[in-house]
Amino acid sequence: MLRIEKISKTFNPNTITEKIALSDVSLHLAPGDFVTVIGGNGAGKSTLMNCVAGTYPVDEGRIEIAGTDITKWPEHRRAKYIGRVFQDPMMGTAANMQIEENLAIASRRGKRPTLRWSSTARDRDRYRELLAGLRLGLEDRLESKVGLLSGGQRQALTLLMATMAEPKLLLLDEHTAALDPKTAEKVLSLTREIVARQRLTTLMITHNMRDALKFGNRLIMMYGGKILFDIPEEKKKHLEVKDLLAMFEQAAGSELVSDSLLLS
Ligand SMILES: Nc1ncnc2c1ncn2[C@@H]1O[C@H](COP(=O)(O)OP(=O)(O)OP(=O)(O)O)[C@@H](O)[C@H]1O
Repeated sequence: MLRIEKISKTFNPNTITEKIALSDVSLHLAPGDFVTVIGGNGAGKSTLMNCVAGTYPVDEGRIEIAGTDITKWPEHRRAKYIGRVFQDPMMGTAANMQIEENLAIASRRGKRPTLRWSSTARDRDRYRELLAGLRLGLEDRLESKVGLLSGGQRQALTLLMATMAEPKLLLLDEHTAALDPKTAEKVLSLTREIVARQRLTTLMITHNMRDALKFGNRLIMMYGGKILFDIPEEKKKHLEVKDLLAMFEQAAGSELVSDSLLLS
């Protein structure tokens, strides 16, 4: 479903602030793969997602989604294939618009523009049903402004909006990191449900190693702009955080293990 072939990305090339963010990275995701991505600060995780989403062009390499070469496509064109949720609950939804209006916009993503903007009774029934699935009581608040929702409710809504047009690829960039632990757990289990129900191919960045092991069927670890490990389901199932740390320490040296964020 996603084929990343030998991509590289250097920021500010040939200057004193030059930074190689991705170096010759290849990654293939089969349909329905749910891959968790871990790595310390500056490892290249967000750059990988940004290159896939088209936020930044790659310097070299090729990116395919569902067999289509999208390497040269601008971000807005890729949006019909990709759903994305960011860390900041303020992103991804329009605060001044109602829940219903936000859902109407999301349901039209990737479709031809239409003159009809108002939702039909049938649309509203569908929105209520989808919102009920979040189990946050939002199904009775279609007309509430999104800005009134809590961070967790807003992230759950963003997740719903990112997935309602059934994207070929779902990108989750630390989407629960700004939430309190209980809310984060709730949004993560919703994530698992939605991904499983729609069999979505998913990349999820997390700084939490327990979550990286608990969710998804594959785990990749990035370091210095490269993929250090790609752990398949069978192996991942039997790993604990201490095993991951030992593997990373062996491959990358103790510098990595002292990275406090990786240990969170
Ligand atoms: N727009 C940019 N301009 C310049 N340098 C950048 C830019 N984006 C990322 N970088 C640099 O590229 C490297 C990789 O950054 P990236 O954000 O991909 O890391 P990360 O693994 O997501 O880290 P974190 O966990 O801290 O978010 C870092 O050294 C970062 O400073």
